[in-house]
Amino acid sequence: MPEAIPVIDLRDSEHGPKARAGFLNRLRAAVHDIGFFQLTGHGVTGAAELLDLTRRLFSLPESEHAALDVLNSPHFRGYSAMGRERTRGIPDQRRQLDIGPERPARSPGPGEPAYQWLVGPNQWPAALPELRPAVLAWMDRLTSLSHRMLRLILESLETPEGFLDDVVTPEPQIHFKLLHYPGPDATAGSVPKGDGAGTHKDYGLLTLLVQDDKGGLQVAVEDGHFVDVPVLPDAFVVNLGELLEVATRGYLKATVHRVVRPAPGVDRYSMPFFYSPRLEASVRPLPSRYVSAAGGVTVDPDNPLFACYGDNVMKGLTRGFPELIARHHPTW
Ligand SMILES: O=C(O)CCC(=O)C(=O)O
Ligand SMILES: [Fe+2]
Repeated sequence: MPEAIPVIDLRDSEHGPKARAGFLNRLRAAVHDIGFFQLTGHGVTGAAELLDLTRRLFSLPESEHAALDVLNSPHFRGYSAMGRERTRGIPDQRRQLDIGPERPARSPGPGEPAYQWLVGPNQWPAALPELRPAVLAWMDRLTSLSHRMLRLILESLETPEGFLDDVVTPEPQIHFKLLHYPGPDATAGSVPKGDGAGTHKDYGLLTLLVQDDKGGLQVAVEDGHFVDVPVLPDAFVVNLGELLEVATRGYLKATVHRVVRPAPGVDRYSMPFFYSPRLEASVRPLPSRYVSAAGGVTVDPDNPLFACYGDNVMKGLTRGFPELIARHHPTW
């Protein structure tokens, strides 16, 4: 039986043609069969330090978090208290800071698509000034690694490796989250129902996740059957977003996943980085024999898949942040 979540070492892509061919075969199998793998040998350092800053961020007094409230940002940037973001209508049992590339605030003009609101400034904690430079440097490093992984995935499908370069040029859409999943309070009378993060697919191209040593991320390998993503120190958990499912007519899978809550008294921290096309870019089917033979994307009436990234992400935002939309975007 193959391991549930394959482990792939990026160094194998550089050790001569034979190792590279084996690497590409393993990569293709991972992204086709399960849509999740763990990436080792990537050479990116700094994850432990950033996780440490994440713990310190969530340990700040509540007043510091309230000053960064996402409800004050029409750009969906900032701090969400427990239950603020929803997945399929159910409040996620986690706290988070949503971050993106630092851009000036701007309101889309008449006729401009509403998804342009996603461009804008971040909200940073005054009491933790080290966070901003560390996060911005991390997002740069992970953008480069994501470019590299995307090209390798295309090569594994025998598609020209630069085929999707135009949708991530001059720059991809980046979204980064710092997450805290507190275990339920065992002394509280009733524990809110719901997962740490409800069952969902990611919207873009690739997600690179650092998780701490607590576990809890689970992937649907067959209908209704979830397996744990084991904790593998120094690895990125990599998974595919819906746009790669669209671009490969379903040959590659944006796999459903969720995060179960930690045990009472346990705190879990994680940091997903989402790499996506420009908001207004649409993906086209890849020229690949694997794609030509594929049957099509997963059809789920509750979750239509759009080829334009901005449209695809909007469906998630409108369901995920109803209070923010009521406050800043009542006409959506
Ligand atoms: O925290 C995790 O392990 C995964 C989070 C996730 O799936 C998401 O935010 O899309
Ligand atoms: Fe996710």
